[in-house]
Amino acid sequence: MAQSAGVLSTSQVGSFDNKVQCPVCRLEMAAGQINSHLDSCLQEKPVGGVPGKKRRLNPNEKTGGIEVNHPAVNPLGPVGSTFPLFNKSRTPNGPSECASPSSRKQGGSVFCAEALHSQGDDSTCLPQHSLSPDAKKPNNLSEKLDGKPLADKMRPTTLNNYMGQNKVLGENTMLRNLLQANDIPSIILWGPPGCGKTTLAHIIAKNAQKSSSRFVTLSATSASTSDVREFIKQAQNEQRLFKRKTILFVDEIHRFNKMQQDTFLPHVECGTITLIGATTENPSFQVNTALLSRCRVIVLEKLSVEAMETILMRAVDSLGLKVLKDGEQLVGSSSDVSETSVYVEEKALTTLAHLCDGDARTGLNGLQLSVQASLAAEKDPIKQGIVIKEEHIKEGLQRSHILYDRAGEEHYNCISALHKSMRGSDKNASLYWLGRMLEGGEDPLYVARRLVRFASEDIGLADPQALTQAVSTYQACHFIGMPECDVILAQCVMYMACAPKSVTVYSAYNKVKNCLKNHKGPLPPVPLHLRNAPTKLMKGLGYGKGYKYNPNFSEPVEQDYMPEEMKGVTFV
Ligand SMILES: Nc1ncnc2c1ncn2[C@@H]1O[C@H](COP(=O)(O)OP(=O)(O)OP(=O)(O)O)[C@@H](O)[C@H]1O
Repeated sequence: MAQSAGVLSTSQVGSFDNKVQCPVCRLEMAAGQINSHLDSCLQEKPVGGVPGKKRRLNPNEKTGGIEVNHPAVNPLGPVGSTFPLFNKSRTPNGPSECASPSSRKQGGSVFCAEALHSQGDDSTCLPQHSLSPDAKKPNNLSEKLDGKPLADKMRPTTLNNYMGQNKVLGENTMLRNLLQANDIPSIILWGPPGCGKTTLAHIIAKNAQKSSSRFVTLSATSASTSDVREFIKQAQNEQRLFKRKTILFVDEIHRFNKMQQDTFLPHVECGTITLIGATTENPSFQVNTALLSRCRVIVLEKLSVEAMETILMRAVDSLGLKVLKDGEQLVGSSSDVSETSVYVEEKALTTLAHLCDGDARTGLNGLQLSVQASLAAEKDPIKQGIVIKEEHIKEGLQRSHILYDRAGEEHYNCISALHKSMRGSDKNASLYWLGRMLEGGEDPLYVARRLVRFASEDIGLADPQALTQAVSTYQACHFIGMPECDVILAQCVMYMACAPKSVTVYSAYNKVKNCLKNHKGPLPPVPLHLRNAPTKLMKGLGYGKGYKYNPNFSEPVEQDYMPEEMKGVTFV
């Protein structure tokens, strides 16, 4: 008898004595009954409304919870998208949200069941005014700029358009080879915002479709522990029933608490799920050591100016803008300038590539904003054409282009650079790092506290005045606040950089700490002669007996101050 779409082979369901769970209604039953049950179950629960009509799930939606990408080769055809996990309804939120009966909200997380469409490159996330050749072509620039942010529209879905990151993705690198072989291990992608972590995960998702793996995304900001458990159950079912691997992408994995991270452990270990985590935070502090040891950490860097220029040029081409080379002038009149003649100065693009500090999202969205602002400002674009200049770009990126994460990695990197520059007596570098922190929005009192520490740790007795300077700086910053206190901090930083250095006290005290830490057995008692004897009883017990009060002696006093067993030990 021919098998129907929903039928599993005996080898798929295992022995007839085993209990299996129906992937559609979740009823437990003997393995021998699953095939006939599936047939009827499928008929009772048709998939997501209109048969054969695939609705797009926007892979960039960060609405939280779980998103599922079912490969086209789902052995159960549409069954995959009717898993109970995915088939409760939620209120439609608009055209780009998962709003069909096959999506649901649970415990603050949104579960979407629709398959990701599998179109050609760069079309994955272009639901409305797509720049994709397949989609309905928007006919003018404002339409192209409408809808989703340009950065999302431009998200590459193949490695060919994935720029930079050559250290980890260049020719013959381990990751590229694994990607090409479709053999992805569990990885943590660590890098600054907008460097391409999510994009890389989407490229892996696309590859997963080819190998019929299931790709699921989970947002660490909104998924609860029970969501994670439910997800794992699904992954186990997929593995058990269909021998299908699940690749799980967890954005901002550092936001998962320890318990949630622990929940993944055994399943990553045994291969039920391949985990791809993305984080902007140093995983050594933010990801469980146990989980970390089961994943490879891939460090992505800020995109280089060259990579940014290529990314911007690709966007310029997609939008149909024309580039005005340096020195080139737009000599236009109504006759040679058409409706679509929007020009962007090459210099403006270069400036943008520099200003966005390796963050492609900032770069692309900055370009979008500048174009939109120029279009809106131009009263008669048909007549004159529009030129996007450097100043438009700068205006578009109005906020401080210094991307500084006060709570995260960059905060520690910069303070460390400042401390080391002062230690190395490099005035210029010290001021530079101070500027990076303050202009990026760092709390001046935090910097001042670090200067107090520096005054003692690195200058110490070589110039005891440094400590006074640092404490005064702290107080002055406290009185005055930003922005006026910047110069106070700069003055103190210069003082510290120029001061003579000595770590005698610092290293001596470290030796004391080590000595105490490594001491075996009970700590030696304080010698009786060094003890105070405020009461008769204590005096009677010998407290203070034999103590030589130094001011009473004109000659040097011979007296032991260390405990008996520590005699002769020195730290300085
Ligand atoms: N390496 C790259 N090549 C081409 N485009 C890129 C690259 N990296 C990022 N982009 C573009 O920048 C946008 C944002 O990138 P992405 O979402 O991958 O950043 P991210 O590292 O995940 O950032 P975040 O940590 O803020 O989530 C993408 O939609 C894409 O258009």
